[in-house]
Amino acid sequence: MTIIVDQPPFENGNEEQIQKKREELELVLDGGFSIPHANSFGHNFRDYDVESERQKGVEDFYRVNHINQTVDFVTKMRQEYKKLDKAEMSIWECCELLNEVVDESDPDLDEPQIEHLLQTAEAIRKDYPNQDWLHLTALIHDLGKVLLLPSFGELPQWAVVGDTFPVGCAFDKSIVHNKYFLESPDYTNPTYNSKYGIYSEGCGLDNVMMSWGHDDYMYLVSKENGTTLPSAGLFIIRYHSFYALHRSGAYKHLMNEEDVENLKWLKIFNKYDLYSKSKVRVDVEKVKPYYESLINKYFPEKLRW
Ligand SMILES: O[C@H]1[C@H](O)[C@@H](O)[C@H](O)[C@@H](O)[C@H]1O
Ligand SMILES: [Fe+2]
Ligand SMILES: [Fe+2]
Repeated sequence: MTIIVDQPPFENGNEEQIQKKREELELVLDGGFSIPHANSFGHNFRDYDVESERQKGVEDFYRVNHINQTVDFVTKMRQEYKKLDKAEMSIWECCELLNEVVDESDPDLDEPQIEHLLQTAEAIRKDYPNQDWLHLTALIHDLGKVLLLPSFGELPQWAVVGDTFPVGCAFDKSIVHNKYFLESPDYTNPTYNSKYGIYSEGCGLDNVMMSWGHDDYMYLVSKENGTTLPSAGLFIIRYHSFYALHRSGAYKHLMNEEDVENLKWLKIFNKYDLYSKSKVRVDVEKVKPYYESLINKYFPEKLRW
């Protein structure tokens, strides 16, 4: 099997990077999932510096995202969406709605989102056959992207997709296209721009406000509708776009013990979220009965959105 390394290769990395790379490879190989050579555009995955038309769009996306995702904005969004008064529907109905949605922040994928959900879920199911909660988590992790649709408020892309990060404390350098934070009003606000900002050491990610988007929304919907998914599943849903944490190891000072445990599962999940993106279609009708059975196990029939 050929493995493409999208981070510094072994020889050039320092001890820490080498160790990290080893762990990553072990995780992938353990499960038997083979990493594709390149994304659908023939580039390395998550290469935000490659020269291409798509990348220009992605960079522009992050400029607007970083300027507008402020403490004020997140507070307003949380208030609005906790009403859960936008729709009533089942999980599967929501999967079907995602047929319409294309994510402009994603340098690796321009397929409809339902393909991505099923590709991720099927890949993780193959390698972790006994963790049914993980299969369902994969299926639903991006459902929050319905926020882009008219009946869910038709939020702009910058308020729905892309990597997420904490607001209310200093923005970490590892966040993609971080130079655009210089234009954020929170960047110069002394209450928000120190290492801890409005938080304290080990306060737990649960108490941290993340930039608003599909992750936090789907977490809210799952929780408020009484899902029985384990806490690792909810953690994956809520922080799967938080690459500064799960890829770069930033913001660890805000985590508590439960976060540390859950992060292990998030790191496993991330390989499948990222590397299962391909042009190979999943036969929806064939796998639907299996996922319907998981939905019945972990969710009520209709949810408030
Ligand atoms: O679903 C999204 C997405 O496709 C993005 O491009 C990425 O930045 C996020 O981290 C992810 O959760
Ligand atoms: Fe996502
Ligand atoms: Fe995803």
